[in-house]
Amino acid sequence: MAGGKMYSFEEVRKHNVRKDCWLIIAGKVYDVTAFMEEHPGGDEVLLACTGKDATADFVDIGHSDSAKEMMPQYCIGEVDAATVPAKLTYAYASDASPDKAATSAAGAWATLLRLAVPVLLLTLALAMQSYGKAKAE
Ligand code: HEM
Repeated sequence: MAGGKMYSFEEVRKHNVRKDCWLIIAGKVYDVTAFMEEHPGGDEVLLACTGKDATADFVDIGHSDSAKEMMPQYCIGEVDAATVPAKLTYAYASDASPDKAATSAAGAWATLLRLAVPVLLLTLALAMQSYGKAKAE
């Protein structure tokens, strides 16, 4: 919703009840009050996502394209990023990087091992084969 209204985090978080429920997803503000009863995931999860940046929760579910297409109709504006407390913000990069770096280092070793084991076994088999041949001659 280009040029939509700008809301502060404080304002958005006040709308945290079933009859008045706003969500923050990817910097946009959604008034999902009318959607509460229709949401296939239920109204409880939506309520639990108020008062914070719900981007991670929304993304983690793996919502379908048709779910994403429904979103614009509930969008009422944007949240002023400067007013969202840092620990409640979904930071793609900073959230992922430390763990990711560790896992990819471990992943590299695992790949190496997975490659090394069959190569070693093959070498062993070939060595045994040529040893057997040498013995027979
Ligand atoms: C404007 C916001 C949202 C819309 C339009 C929306 C829409 C939908 C739709 C259409 C589905 C059916 C499955 C699909 O098509 O992906 C769904 C499922 C679901 N949604 Fe949402 N959703 C929204 C926000 C959220 C949030 C913030 C959460 C928080 C965790 C959530 C949790 C779930 C869950 C748990 C399911 C059920 C998944 C399943 O049974 O496999 N949704 N949603």
